[in-house]
Amino acid sequence: MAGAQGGWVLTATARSPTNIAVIKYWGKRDETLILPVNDSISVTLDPDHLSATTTVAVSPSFDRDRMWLNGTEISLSGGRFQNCLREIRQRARDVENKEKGIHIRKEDWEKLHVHIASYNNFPTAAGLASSAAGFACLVFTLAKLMNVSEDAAALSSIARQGSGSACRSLYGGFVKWVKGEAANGSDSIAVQLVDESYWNDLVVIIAVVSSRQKETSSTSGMRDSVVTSALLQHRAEVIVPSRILQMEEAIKNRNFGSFARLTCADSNQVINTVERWSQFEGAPQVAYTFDAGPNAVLIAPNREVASLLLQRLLFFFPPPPDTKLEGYMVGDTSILQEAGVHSAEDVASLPPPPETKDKNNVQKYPGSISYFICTRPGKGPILLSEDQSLIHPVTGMPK
Ligand SMILES: Nc1ncnc2c1ncn2[C@@H]1O[C@H](COP(=O)(O)OP(=O)(O)OP(=O)(O)O)[C@@H](O)[C@H]1O
Ligand SMILES: C[C@@](O)(CCOP(=O)(O)OP(=O)(O)O)CC(=O)O
Repeated sequence: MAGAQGGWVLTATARSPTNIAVIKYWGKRDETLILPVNDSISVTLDPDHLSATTTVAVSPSFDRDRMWLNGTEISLSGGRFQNCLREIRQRARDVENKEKGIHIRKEDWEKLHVHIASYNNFPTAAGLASSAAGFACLVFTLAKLMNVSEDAAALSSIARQGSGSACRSLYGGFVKWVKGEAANGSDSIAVQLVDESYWNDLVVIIAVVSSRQKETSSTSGMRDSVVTSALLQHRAEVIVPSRILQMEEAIKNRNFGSFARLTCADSNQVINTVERWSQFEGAPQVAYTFDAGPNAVLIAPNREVASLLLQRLLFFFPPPPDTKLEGYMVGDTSILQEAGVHSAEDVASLPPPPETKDKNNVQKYPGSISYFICTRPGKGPILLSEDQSLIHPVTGMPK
């Protein structure tokens, strides 16, 4: 391997989105390869609001693989990280950087170590799919650094081995994870249904109930339900296949009524605010869904309806007394202006929504939501420039 006396550092940096499932992945048929019992469909969220950014650096001076997540060193010894690293290394090819005088041969990659630095621009392990963005980004960035030629579908099946839902974050827009049949998982991959521009009126509002780390991980929750639930098998074999077909139709036709009914039916909790409003109007107004955590994800068909939703959410779930509106809504905050809400005083003077039965006796829940994130469907992973690297180009350590 030629290089500047072995003292060089080469980096790649990329950003990958999270996704929220509208037909859920719940239950594995293989724990190690992470193979699901059913197909699932998700919408990728705008990486400006929810994403992981990862830099992978390689240098002959590194003596072992190391990783820092949100500034703290974490262990890479777990099977999930090891599987992703091994699969990408096996596909590494020659890399030449003439400017830096670096030439890495295909076979050198087995001996070279990497430093990985990553941060999430949203809470980690709080039910906002950080593992999805994180493993998609890790695999995508490693593949770029090591000049891997595999397409997004092949990379999705490697990201899947880090965290199941991560395979869907290799694409923007609406994405299907095909469960596959092969025992080795080769056909358990993600495919893009439509890109992010196809149904771009949608507005996604996430009510973050708690940004603390959640108590039950998706992995162990899923394991418990596969063991204990006959219903889960029925869901995988009978219910999900027809829902997947109907959901694909709904997305293709941008049929929000059908999309909302299917999304809510596939989630296991009820939001009174949404239910009352939809019943009052006689048609689904917004869709809601939950992952393993308590955070509600609400999908509105357009910005007008999103503004009406926000007025209701802020009416029932106002910020605690003496708190400012800034920080209570993050992401695309322009939606507040569209909802006519400019200050905490505006929130206090919101009228009860028309569907409220007893307008003089409404229960509000100040402080029960930490904050709201307003976002929209977004694009898949992108490569970032060297000046956005999280690793110092000379020391090879996190900046
Ligand atoms: N940026 C990242 N890069 C690599 N790995 C990450 C990253 N962020 C999170 N992870 C991994 O994902 C784990 C958290 O996954 P977990 O499934 O518990 O929570 P979550 O993905 O935030 O929530 P959920 O999957 O239920 O929506 C972390 O412990 C870490 O191993
Ligand atoms: C409820 C879900 O979000 C489950 C996500 O589970 P993970 O992908 O986090 O689980 P592992 O594969 O064990 O890492 C539904 C979904 O995203 O489809």
